[in-house]
Amino acid sequence: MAPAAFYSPSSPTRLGVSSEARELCSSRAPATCWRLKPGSAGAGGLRALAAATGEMAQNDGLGRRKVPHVLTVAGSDSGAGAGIQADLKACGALGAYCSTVITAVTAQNTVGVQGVHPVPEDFVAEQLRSVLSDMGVDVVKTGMLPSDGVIKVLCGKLQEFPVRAIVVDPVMVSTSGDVLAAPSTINGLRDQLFPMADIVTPNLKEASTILGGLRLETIADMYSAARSIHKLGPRSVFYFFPFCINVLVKGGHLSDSSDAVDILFDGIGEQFHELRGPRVKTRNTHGTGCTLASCIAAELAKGSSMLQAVQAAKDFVENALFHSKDVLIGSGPQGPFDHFVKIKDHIRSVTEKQQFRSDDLLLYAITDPRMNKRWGRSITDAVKSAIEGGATMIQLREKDAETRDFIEAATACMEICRSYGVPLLINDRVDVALACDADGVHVGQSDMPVPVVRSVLGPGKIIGVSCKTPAQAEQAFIDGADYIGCGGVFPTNTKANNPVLGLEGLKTVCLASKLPVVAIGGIGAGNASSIMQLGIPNLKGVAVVSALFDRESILNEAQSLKSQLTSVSSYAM
Ligand SMILES: Nc1ncnc2c1ncn2[C@@H]1O[C@H](COP(=O)(O)OP(=O)(O)O)[C@@H](O)[C@H]1O
Ligand SMILES: Cc1ncc(COP(=O)(O)O)c(N)n1
Ligand SMILES: [Mg+2]
Repeated sequence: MAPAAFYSPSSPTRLGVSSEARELCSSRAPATCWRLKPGSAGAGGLRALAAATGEMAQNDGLGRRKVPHVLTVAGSDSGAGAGIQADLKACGALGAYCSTVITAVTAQNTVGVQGVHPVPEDFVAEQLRSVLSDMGVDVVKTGMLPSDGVIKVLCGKLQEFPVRAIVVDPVMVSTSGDVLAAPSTINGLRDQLFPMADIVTPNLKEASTILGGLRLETIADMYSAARSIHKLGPRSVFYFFPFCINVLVKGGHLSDSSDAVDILFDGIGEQFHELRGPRVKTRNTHGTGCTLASCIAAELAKGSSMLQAVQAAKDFVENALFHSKDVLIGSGPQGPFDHFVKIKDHIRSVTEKQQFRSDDLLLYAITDPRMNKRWGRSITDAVKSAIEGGATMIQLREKDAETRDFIEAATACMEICRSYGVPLLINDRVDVALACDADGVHVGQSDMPVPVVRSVLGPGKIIGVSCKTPAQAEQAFIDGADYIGCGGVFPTNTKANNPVLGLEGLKTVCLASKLPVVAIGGIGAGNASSIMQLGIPNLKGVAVVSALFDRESILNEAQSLKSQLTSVSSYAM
């Protein structure tokens, strides 16, 4: 479950920020001023759309798409749980492009860090120049910055090549207790990088170090640490506006807490947000901090507000930890986790799409409420008899039913169909199909368009569409339908004012159709054979209403129709 974000009741009164100060912030270099403005002015429909689709729609007018781009400036982790490798995976999973400037190469695994090999500062500068001068970076995320010199180089390059936002994860010591940055870097971070940052994301130990060794043991301590770090904030560069930086104090290491609690202090609104989610019981937490910061950066690059970005990042980490809690990689105390669970879920849902079997169209029974009423039958009895007699597919066509009654009946029929392994489709009513988890929907030409039905139902459901012409059949194929229903082939009382196609009309549509076809309209024991005798390969069966449901014994009628159809279709083959 997604952790809820809520405003803390203990939130201190807002200090208030003068409009002059806000103005100053918003007129700051467009490069770095990306502030926490939930639902902010300027966010607009495009951002809402971007957030919904997970991508910032940026087009250069020539149809070329600008992709959200995060540059991570961090260390390589040979075990690939943290550092550059985590950043690449996190950005990839969230749909952002990630370029990499490597500040150090570490030899590390699930036991700890065995070695650190810093990259020479001038070569860090060269990597930064290469990427920033050319590649259209939106957001820079920093991780392991092993020396003061690297911080200086980075700040210089960020001034030379401004970006839209800067996310600073002040990595100092790995969770295994190994030092990743010289102690002197704390001054460089505080005095040079923090003033340029939009958000800094220290864990408990890092927050404590930044604050000169202050003990941080409770959530209340995290609140005051967030505010104190914010106050440390911009000193050298933007000293005139000390309210810009957002501080996220992460509580992953607050071991007494049954929840994983992070405290976000919004520097511009002077407001606290307590982000809380269940603590996942797992050893696989190596790289959570790097991942969180990269996710924030990716979301900012996609156009989210800071609060949205932080919340999305926390949700991502929680979900990834939960789904990889039992993964076993390495023998040490802290394993990596799987960043791609969501993507894998999606791939699975697509590849596990229940294969629609066109042979199920052979004897396709469509219910009719008036007929059931006339014969005093419940819809479930009617469906059960049809299946027992040999129906291979059921469609519930309850044009005038009240929604609640329809859902109830459909749910009961679904249970029956499932137990016999016969697919059940709902006529028209996508909402009812969703409510009863039907196998699909059959729509007419003036009902919900097939692509919309598909986007609502997902890839695993069957969609049928009524077609009378080759053009409609072609469109059904393009739209991603699974089969078409073609008719009325013969005159019928079931559907008023329905033009009759005849066998010739049916044949024309079948020959043009790239989809399997079920014939419909006035078909029964007397003429079903004539349809199958056409011998058209994609004409897979007949849909019947009165021939089954307006008869005394549904079961007997179904049996006799089925035997006619099977004898002709095996003869036709
Ligand atoms: N066991 C866990 N279950 C759920 N979330 C966690 C867990 N451990 C850490 N987190 C979350 O992961 C993110 C990184 O936090 P933390 O582990 O404190 O940082 P770091 O990796 O820098 O030490 C935070 O959002 C934190 O709440
Ligand atoms: C190269 C590199 N960068 C960052 C971390 C911090 O990750 P964690 O806090 O999860 O150990 C790490 N261990 N290695
Ligand atoms: Mg960390």
